[in-house]
Amino acid sequence: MGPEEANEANTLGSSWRRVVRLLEEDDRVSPRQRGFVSLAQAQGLIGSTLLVAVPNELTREVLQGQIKSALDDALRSVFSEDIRCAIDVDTDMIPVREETFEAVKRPEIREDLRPAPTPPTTSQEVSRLNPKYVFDTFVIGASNRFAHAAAVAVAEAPAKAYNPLFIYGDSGLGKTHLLHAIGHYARRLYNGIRVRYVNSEEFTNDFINSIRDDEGTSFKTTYRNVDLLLIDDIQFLAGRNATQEEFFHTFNALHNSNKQVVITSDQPPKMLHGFEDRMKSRFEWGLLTDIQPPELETRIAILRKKANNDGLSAPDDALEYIASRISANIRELEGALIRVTAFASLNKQPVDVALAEMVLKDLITDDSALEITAEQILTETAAYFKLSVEELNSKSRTRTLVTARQIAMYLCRELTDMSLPKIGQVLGGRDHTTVIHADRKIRELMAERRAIYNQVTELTNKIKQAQRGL
Ligand SMILES: Nc1ncnc2c1ncn2[C@@H]1O[C@H](COP(=O)(O)OP(=O)(O)OP(=O)(O)O)[C@@H](O)[C@H]1O
Repeated sequence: MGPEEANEANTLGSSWRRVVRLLEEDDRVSPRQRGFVSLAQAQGLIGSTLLVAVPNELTREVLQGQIKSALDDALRSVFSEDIRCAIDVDTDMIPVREETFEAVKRPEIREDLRPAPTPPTTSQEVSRLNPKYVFDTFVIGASNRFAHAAAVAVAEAPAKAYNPLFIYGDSGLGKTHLLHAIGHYARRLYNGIRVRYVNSEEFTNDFINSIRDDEGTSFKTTYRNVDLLLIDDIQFLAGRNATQEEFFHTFNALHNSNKQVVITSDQPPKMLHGFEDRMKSRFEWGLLTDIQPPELETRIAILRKKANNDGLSAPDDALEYIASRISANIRELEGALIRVTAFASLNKQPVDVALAEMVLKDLITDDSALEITAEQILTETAAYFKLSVEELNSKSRTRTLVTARQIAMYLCRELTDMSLPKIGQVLGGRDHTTVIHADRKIRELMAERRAIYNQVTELTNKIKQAQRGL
């Protein structure tokens, strides 16, 4: 920045601070709204238009809607002319400084969200939320902008903004990521908020187990004493009438007591089969938002962020190449990046376009129409390692079996939309943490041991070929 620009920036900064001070003294602006004002930053003045960046849609709504006239007056008084405010949502501003959270956070927003009388089982709840799935690591593009904004709004003002929030879209497009991010962000904003994340299979299992053990009492306690219920992949409740009935009551109980519910699904409510109409209509009470497959630019940005976060080094043109080859599913996009960087590491070579081309050539990537199932993965994996499916699912821990089982888990993660508990369940009733461990282990081994890398690649292609009936 040259001295003149620095000067300009300083002047703008101090003018904006005066605007903020005026708003702080203005009776028309509530303490809660002042919190939002403090999140905004002036970026530049072009003619009589002031560019202002804010971290989310909710802040924009407050500035442009709720306090517009107070803001216009403050701008006029500081700049001595009518200034138009152009507000841009820049999510890279999240997370904001801690003291700003203090300013934004309740009691004005939700006075009733106080720490639970007995502290929640924090460690268990935290472990249920994947630490990687936060707003910070979520890349925003046209395909998911609205869903992201709604998710931020719900985390900031649970049961105030939209209730329920219903997010739908195809597999691997970031619904689970957003759900976890809501949980994390709400926990940062509201000390002691009781958040429960669950996918609908776990919900079903909890319900069945509690009926068996104590006639449903523990289930009610678990699911009704929460402030924020995040329920993933609701479509799996299709046709399960008793569980649906229970969900219906849980939903009503939470909604009536002003608690937030967020639901994800692969279909919009109207298209959900095997659900009663009263249930579908409730899903539409709040806000419906979809997530579409990301455009090329967003796919590149996702890969770039992923590479940065995981310390993988890959130049932009190689990332662009990978993003151009895989378009339908972000989980597969990430899988391709892992394979390319693993191959480079095995060969002690830097990643470049030629290498990415070679690795992806070995991998059948034109598979948007393929619906791979866990059964196929288990059958092919067992055959590949000359084992039986029973052995794969058994408790035996010989070296070959452990590796084969971990590869099967890794491939279930990459090639299907199954949840972690479900993968654990089909592989001999194992815990979801075992699946997380296997996934991490195979990623590491692929970068360290050529044999493992080759096995995973060959097996993936065999599974895809078998699926296509080749
Ligand atoms: N916009 C995004 N920015 C960064 N990463 C993303 C984004 N969208 C998805 N991902 C990543 O892609 C992977 C798949 O996303 P996720 O599991 O949330 O999909 P999903 O829509 O819930 O799929 P499913 O319906 O199969 O459960 C995750 O690792 C997630 O972090």
